[in-house]
Amino acid sequence: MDPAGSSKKNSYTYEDAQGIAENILARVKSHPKLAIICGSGLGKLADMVEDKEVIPYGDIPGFPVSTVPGHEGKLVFGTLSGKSVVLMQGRFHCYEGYSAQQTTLPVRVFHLMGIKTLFVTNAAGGINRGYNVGDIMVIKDHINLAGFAGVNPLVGPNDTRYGPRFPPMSRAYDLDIRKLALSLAKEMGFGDFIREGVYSALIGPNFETVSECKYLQVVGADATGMSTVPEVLVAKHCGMRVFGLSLITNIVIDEYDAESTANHEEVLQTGEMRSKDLQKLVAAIIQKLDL
Ligand SMILES: O=P(O)(O)O[C@H]1O[C@H](CO)[C@@H](O)[C@H]1O
Ligand code: HPA
Repeated sequence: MDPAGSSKKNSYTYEDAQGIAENILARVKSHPKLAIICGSGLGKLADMVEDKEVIPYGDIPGFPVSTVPGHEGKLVFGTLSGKSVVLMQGRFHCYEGYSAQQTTLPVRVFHLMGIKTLFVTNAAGGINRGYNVGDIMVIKDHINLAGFAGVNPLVGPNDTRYGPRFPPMSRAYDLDIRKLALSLAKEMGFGDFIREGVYSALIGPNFETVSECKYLQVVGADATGMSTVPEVLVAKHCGMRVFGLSLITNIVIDEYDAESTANHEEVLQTGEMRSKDLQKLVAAIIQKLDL
């Protein structure tokens, strides 16, 4: 099945994204400056939102639709910790058949809606041998392994209304928000399971082989997933402030003879198990943020 209901789309004009942004803004009262993308099983972040206004992706002309369990496929507008926000309850992944440009279209739409700060969250496998299931990792940097294979949403003609042809990607994850998150997590008693580390992204949909996990350990990744990086590239390209959290939902298998295997059910269960802590942490960070 073709998820988007049309052939894979590899580019959108500025005006395409502007049209979608205007369509969305015309339907809601709030005009937030902060957007949050919810990872697999992390849609419950929207439970904290008050005065909700909800738009299913299917009701937004030109917007992709969610096809993965644990990704509901809705935009949720409202108030969180007294601030106006919009949450994506469900993101898009290249393994669903979407191009990198399709998976990141919402980020450009957010930019054109006036969003200045983007929070990305994801479920990820623990690569770092010191990590445990249920750890929350503040993302300090990423390794774009899909980019090494040519998958990058910024490939193609560059529209300078968004940003430069060659955007820098050092300091992609805002240092002040990272420090704030780590100190709040410790204050909240999360010291035993808060981490800071490097997220790596492959395309999926298969989980990694044992040798791939060993490779990721060697190249300096602490966690791995199948998302987030394209969104961050596009957000940084258009000048957004970015903050990211990975929930370590499983520990990757790095022994050739291990009997256990990774699976999406475990990913969703861990999301459920930690959802309240994640909600509290996100709410506390937003409360302290200048938006
Ligand atoms: O990155 P998110 O969307 O949180 O989801 C992660 O969980 C799924 C695998 O269980 C993959 O989609 C992986 O990327
Ligand atoms: N690998 C890749 N993506 C993931 C994993 C994993 O182990 N867990 C959750 N998303």
